[in-house]
Amino acid sequence: VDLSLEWLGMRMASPLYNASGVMCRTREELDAVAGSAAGALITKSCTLTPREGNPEPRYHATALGSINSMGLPNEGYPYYFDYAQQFDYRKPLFVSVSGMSLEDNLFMLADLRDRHLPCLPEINLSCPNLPGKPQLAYDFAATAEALEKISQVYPGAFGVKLPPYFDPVHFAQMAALLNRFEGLRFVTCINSVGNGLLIDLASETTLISPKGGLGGLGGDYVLPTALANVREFARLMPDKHVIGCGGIKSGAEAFMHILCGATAVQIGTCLHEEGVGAFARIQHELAELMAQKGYQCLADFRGRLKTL
Ligand SMILES: O=C(O)c1[nH]c(=O)[nH]c(=O)c1Cl
Repeated sequence: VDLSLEWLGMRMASPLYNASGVMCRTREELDAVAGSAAGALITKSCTLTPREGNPEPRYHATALGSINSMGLPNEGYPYYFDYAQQFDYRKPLFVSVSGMSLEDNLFMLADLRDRHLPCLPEINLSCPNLPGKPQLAYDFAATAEALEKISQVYPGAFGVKLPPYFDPVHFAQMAALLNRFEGLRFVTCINSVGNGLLIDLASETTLISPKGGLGGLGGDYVLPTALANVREFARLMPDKHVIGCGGIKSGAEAFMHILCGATAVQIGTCLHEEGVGAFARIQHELAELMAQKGYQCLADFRGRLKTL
């Protein structure tokens, strides 16, 4: 069974890598992912200046997944761009960029452009955890304006991290918008399902502190929504790649994301809870499943979901 893939001029030995935000804030964490069975790695979304993030507790895992309101804690963009400068590129590296404003995003992307590095930017349009700031990608006009300006500043291939959508009209509107940008070569679906609320029954208290306990959901909670977003955007944007993210904890969910059309898949909650050993385990399970089904490679089943 062959798990390798090639896309946008990059080769990956495995379709699995980390979701931005998990196991990628420090160079030690990034090196751990780079040294694991992961096929690629991506950095924590970065801002112009370092950020502490939201008050703790700001992450909590349950049997069904996770809730987080980290608040974009990161070391500031030079830290990650310097990591990308010294990286050996034995596997692809992506840098996640999440400026607090369009100007910040343009400033960081111009810096990245001028470094002429092999890494690709994944522009985060969907952080749900900045008090008072809505997720940009739920404002279609603002997203169009941002992508116009980004395309003028950044000539290379880039991708965007999208929030989940829940209505076919929105899938169609967003795909039509994104299809206008040739430099936009991939979308990562989905970011956490924003502003959920989890409660500790015994203490009658929220599990996390920020925003009265509201946070982005990951894990089993979001698998159906993630699969729907991957399948819809893969169908509506046939010339772009869709990276699947959301609810992957075994070979089965990785297989489902690829069946929906994902080129590659990112692991968030499961990686946070299990550690980098999750990559080898999930990869083995995916290979087993493919072998059982008689598939030799990912292209044998990618995007081949059947409907009734
Ligand atoms: O709170 C966060 O740092 C965070 N948390 C998420 O679940 N998605 C994001 O894009 C970000 Cl930026």
